[in-house]
Amino acid sequence: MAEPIKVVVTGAAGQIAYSLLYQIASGAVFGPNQPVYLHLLDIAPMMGVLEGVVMELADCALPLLAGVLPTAKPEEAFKDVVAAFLVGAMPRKEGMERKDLLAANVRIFKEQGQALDKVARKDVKVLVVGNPANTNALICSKYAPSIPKENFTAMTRLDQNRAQSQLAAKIGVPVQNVKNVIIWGNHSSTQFPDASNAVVNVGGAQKPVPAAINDDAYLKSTFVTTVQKRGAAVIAARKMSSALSAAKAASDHMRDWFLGSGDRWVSMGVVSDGSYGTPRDVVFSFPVTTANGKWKIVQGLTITDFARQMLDATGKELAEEKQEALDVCKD
Ligand SMILES: NC(=O)c1ccc[n+]([C@@H]2O[C@H](COP(=O)([O-])OP(=O)(O)OC[C@H]3O[C@@H](n4cnc5c(N)ncnc54)[C@H](O)[C@@H]3O)[C@@H](O)[C@H]2O)c1
Ligand SMILES: O=C(O)C[C@H](O)C(=O)O
Repeated sequence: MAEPIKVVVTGAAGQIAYSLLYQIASGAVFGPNQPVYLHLLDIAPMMGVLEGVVMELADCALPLLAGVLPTAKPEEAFKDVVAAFLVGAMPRKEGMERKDLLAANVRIFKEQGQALDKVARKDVKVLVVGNPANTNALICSKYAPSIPKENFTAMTRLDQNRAQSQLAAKIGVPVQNVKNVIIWGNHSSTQFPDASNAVVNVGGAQKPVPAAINDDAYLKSTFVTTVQKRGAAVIAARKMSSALSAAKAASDHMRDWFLGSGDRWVSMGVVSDGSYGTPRDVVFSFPVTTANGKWKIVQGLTITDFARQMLDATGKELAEEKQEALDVCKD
């Protein structure tokens, strides 16, 4: 058996963490032969609740769980971790956009960037889940200048999973038969879920998704808006934001980053290098492939006029969020 790796989850007493911790500790993220030592960070008033979570983790009797450190101190939580799930932040309520959380949440990511910079390994892989996830990831990276920018990512995997699931249901195939759907841009209602390069296995034959669906209007309208608004639909129904599916997506994102995405493209918010005419230095979701712990943007895709408009709109929103976040972080 390998030596345990240290992994931190922030917001560890919250609802996403409640599903995520089991997935990490049971081997679904780092593999069935990799023990994990979990660092659990939450704020001081939540330490009592967190104690209950620690009890439950013990009661799961998980062979891969080598130890647990509950703490309210970021510098203790981030010490020597190889992977950081930054979940802890306020969730939105019905009627809000995710960017309405910016002023409340972005300072958390400034402070955590500073703590990561001081005590984390320089090869730590950081996944920001707390909203607005893309801009929080950017700020976290900015305040951790000693850690490479490519180690900071934001979660759009939930959007990808939603899109894949919608397409599979429309075509009438199992969800794993659909691949290479892309989420471009912000994890917000301006994101562009793009099925134009997706492929589907129907009865053993590979087909382009647009040909299998044969309904361009659906792919440009209902499909796009359903995925863009799915988070709000879950909030309207549950009166709380998505948690089970968010935890699953966080596991998928980190697993693929560590263990590789194989022959599938996955969507990740990464610091933009300007690919596809997107603004540089915002955290923009691109299609990537991952291997040996590194991601690479899929290049050479055709951008139609429709796609150009969608990419520009979400890029513009990210540039605006970035400016707002930098202003908030000044004080
Ligand atoms: N990117 C995505 O796809 C996605 C999906 C779902 C939810 N989210 C976001 O994830 C975040 C968490 O959602 P949740 O439902 O688990 O919320 P929650 O309110 O149930 O839990 C959040 C936890 O974070 C803790 N917290 C607050 N400030 C903290 C800090 N400075 N350090 C450490 N912990 C802190 C809180 O005490 C709480 O326990 C929200 O911002 C939500 O909008 C993102
Ligand atoms: O929609 C939200 O506010 C929560 C999360 O970002 C989601 O996509 O479900």
